Amino acid sequence: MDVIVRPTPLLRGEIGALSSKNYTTRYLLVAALAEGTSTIYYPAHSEDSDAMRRCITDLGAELAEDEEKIIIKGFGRQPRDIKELNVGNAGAVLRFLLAITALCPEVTFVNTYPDSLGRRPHNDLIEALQSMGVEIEHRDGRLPITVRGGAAQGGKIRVSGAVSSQFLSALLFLTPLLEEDSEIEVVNDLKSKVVIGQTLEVLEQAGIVIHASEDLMHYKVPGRQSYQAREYTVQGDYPGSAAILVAAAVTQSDVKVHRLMERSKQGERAIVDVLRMMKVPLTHENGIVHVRGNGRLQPLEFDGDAATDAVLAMVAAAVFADGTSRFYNVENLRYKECDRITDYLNELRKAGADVEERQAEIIVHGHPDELPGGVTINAHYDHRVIMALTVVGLRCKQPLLIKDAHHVAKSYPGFFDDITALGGHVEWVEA
Ligand SMILES: O=C(O)C1=C[C@@H](OP(=O)(O)O)[C@@H](O)[C@H](O)C1
Ligand SMILES: C=C(OP(=O)(O)O)C(=O)O
Repeated sequence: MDVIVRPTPLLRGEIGALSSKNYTTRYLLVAALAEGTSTIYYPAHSEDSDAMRRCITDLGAELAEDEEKIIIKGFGRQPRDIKELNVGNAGAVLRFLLAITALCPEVTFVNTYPDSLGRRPHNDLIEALQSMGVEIEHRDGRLPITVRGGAAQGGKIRVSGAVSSQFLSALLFLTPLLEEDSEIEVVNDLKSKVVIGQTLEVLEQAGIVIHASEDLMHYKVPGRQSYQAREYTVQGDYPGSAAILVAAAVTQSDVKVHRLMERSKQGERAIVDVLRMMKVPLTHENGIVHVRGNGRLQPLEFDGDAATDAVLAMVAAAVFADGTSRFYNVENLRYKECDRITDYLNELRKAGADVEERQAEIIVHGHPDELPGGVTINAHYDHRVIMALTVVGLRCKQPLLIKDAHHVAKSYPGFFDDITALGGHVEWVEA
């Protein structure tokens, strides 16, 4: 399905934020790894969170769900002997489960998105798991991947965090279950470091003890631990909400987004500070972000690694700022659903934006005028490209046609409903 985005000068109304993708995938996983019955309130519903539901069910967890909660009877340290798993296009789900299936005899992860997840590299995690005695068959670090586990051992483990934090998170979920104690050393670099804070928070809630160094580069993980069955509540999602907040910032607006905790560990919480720095009128109180946009924005410089999943939305805001903005330290955007630097900037240029790329930087020469628009946008299988281009389309002279916009459902299936509820002119059309 495609979407037509038409010029929309005004947005007004209130919505509840979608539930956090990152917390939902983590709570589903730790609930599956516990031996008792856990309850997760307000889990996200999206392709990625459904992929985790499907895979933990295949691995032996029992799930019962109603409108507000999901009840999960876990499989503990003994997942079912399953031959195949399909994670869809979900990177974090794949990486976490590559580690957890080290507890299984033999599992093949199939390649259902050859042009998106199928292109993403997992070598750094594969090498770490191999060093732990896990046999892995792969195609140059990419899907399809077969994990022959059963003999995984703790001890001293080194993992590179230069491409993704998900490799480290994956090892942090696995190592507490091993017989031996483990020491994990992160080498090269650690990108998206703030996300590790979410992993550690969830592990602690699940009763797991991990000793992390202050710089998050060294970990001592006692072995023979058990995940505890617990009750969890999923908070609102900043990365998805960032697109809504930016839509409000680039239009004349009066928009409230509820359920966005001020003290969240989500790095993308920075969207609120970034919009403030861009001089967008807003308040953030009692979990409600209230934007009263006037369409005027100031440019800024920002370290995008602190808020990786909100950078595309921030760039969309910068397109309409009065001057040049720079988003630096963002190289790992190239290893996401698409190359979120080259591919994304190409689509922005089609709409009329003036943008430049460096290997690890996005430079935006912003102009307050509307962009010409009137072009067809390639979504590159990327929900965040779709959301960001929708925001840009609201402030184009002519409509944007976003091809294959249904991929927005990877994280935010209700995105276009929420934009419509706020008065945005968007319309689904058959491809
Ligand atoms: O651990 C996670 O749940 C995620 C980590 C981040 O990836 P990287 O660490 O690869 O940047 C983020 O972009 C992704 O959406 C979710
Ligand atoms: C990159 C993302 O997800 P993942 O890495 O889990 O596919 C995302 O949600 O923007």
